[in-house]
Amino acid sequence: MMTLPDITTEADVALFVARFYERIRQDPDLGPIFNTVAQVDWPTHLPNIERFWSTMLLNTGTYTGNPMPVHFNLARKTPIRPAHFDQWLALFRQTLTEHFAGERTNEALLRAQGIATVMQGRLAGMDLLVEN
Ligand code: HEM
Repeated sequence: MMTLPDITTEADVALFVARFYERIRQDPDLGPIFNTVAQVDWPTHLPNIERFWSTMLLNTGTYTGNPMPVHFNLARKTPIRPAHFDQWLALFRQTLTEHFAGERTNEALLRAQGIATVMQGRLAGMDLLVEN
């Protein structure tokens, strides 16, 4: 049986971020939110997300933004549903567990889950989370 490595370097983060957003942009429901609604500039977005996850998992302190208002603004432009979060998390889990396993990999999954829960709670509190 092959043992997968844990996430240990910024190169590992860059790898899962690249693979994750390849899936996101091809997803029939999430892809258009990124490409059409937000018109994400991928060459800018990917390094920013790498800094976010490096800061979460490797304590690099390179991410200084705040993802919450970004998603509140997004939800004012297009309906965001719990199902979008479920799909986001499913793709995140698939990507991570395909390449990595271990303590930090589990931490990444827990952090993503936790942030998604907080984000949905705050969107719901502002009446910005549309029912499935
Ligand atoms: C329904 C689920 C989600 C959708 C549709 C979504 C969509 C987006 C989009 C479109 C952007 C880019 C906005 C822009 O550049 O104009 C963005 C940024 C970002 N997202 Fe999400 N997102 C989701 C969930 C999450 C979750 C669960 C996390 C964290 C675990 C997350 C972390 C981030 C971060 C860190 C940024 C960059 C914020 C910044 O510094 O500008 N997203 N998201």
